[in-house]
Amino acid sequence: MPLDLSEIRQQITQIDRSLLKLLSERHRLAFEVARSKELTQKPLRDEEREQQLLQELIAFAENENYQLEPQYITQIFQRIIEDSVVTQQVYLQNKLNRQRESSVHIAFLGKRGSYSNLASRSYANRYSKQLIELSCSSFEQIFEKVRSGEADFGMLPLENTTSGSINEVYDLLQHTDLSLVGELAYPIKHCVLVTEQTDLDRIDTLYSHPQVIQQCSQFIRSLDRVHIEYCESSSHAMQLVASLNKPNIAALGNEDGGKLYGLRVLKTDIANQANNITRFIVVAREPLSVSPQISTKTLLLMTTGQQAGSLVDALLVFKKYRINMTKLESRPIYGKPWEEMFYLEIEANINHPDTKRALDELKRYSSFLKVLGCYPSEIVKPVDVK
Ligand SMILES: C=C(O[C@@H]1C=C(C(=O)O)C=C[C@H]1O)C(=O)O
Repeated sequence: MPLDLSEIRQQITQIDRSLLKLLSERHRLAFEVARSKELTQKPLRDEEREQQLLQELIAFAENENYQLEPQYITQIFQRIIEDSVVTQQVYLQNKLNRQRESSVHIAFLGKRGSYSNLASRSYANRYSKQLIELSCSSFEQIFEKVRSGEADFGMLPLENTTSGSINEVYDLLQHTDLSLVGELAYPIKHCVLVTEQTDLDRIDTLYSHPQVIQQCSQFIRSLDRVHIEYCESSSHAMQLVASLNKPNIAALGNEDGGKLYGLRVLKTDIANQANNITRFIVVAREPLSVSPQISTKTLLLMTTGQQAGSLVDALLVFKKYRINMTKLESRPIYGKPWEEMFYLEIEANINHPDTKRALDELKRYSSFLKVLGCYPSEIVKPVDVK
């Protein structure tokens, strides 16, 4: 006789609680590790140790005949290590840039539940600050709120894995005196959100933003006779669906955003493409000091001479100093037809002597050079198991 389902579930709940307790103990140890590295000044990330750890865990599970796939072990521990790395980074950064306030004002695009709002929540949470939300209707307004001091930070989407760069934000960065102080990757996961007990067959009207509708076109086509209502944003759609409260209507949007409006999920993962991620940048009035122990990125703005090979000459400087470039983007310059402004993101700390030397040399090949900001690289690239 198999065990009764509720008994099995009780056992599972007990195991899950034990797992949580162990995860919390490991999380606490990350602070100890950070304090130790603070004294020894060791780099925070140790990819060799991470690789060894994953290899040993896979071998251990195999020896003990745990029946767990190596890929499963790798995925779970990559996520655990990511938490440990980010926890240590935040610890070191908080020590370096002491801020007494327990809350932060963040300006973002859209209303409650927009992806920019959810990213702002995640950023405040990461630094254990209470979030005071400043909802904005344009990117310009976000820049303005930070410049005037009304907001401590502005949250801006810079690129998306499906739709690419957000040009409007790049163009606004050309003229700002604000500094980039952070980055954040937020997964875009669209769901069908409803107010009451209903099922997919009863839904005849979908509310959302045109971009979301487009990103979920394959799923929508699979539904019979469904009417689309376009909204200003997916948060407007969620708010509307919540207030209309009918079994035949649904909003397409994010699960966490939906919760803020009391909506529940009827179906998840409805986007045409999985792995849809938006990278946000965080801007502030003052530049940030970044600990030399953590992985750091710097965003530069540059124009080169108009002669052949001038961009190549400039980029060779990074090769010479072994500085990795993570992004190169070009945008037209307003009022100067056919001239280009280059955005270069490099893996470097502006206070490192090599970076200073590289930037000095770069000046020789550029007609204009500006550091937009230096910030902790908070997107932790997982190591692979060899
Ligand atoms: C915890 C440490 O810091 C980082 C996180 C690791 C982990 O969570 O296992 C391993 C190596 C480091 O990249 C450590 O150095 O041991």
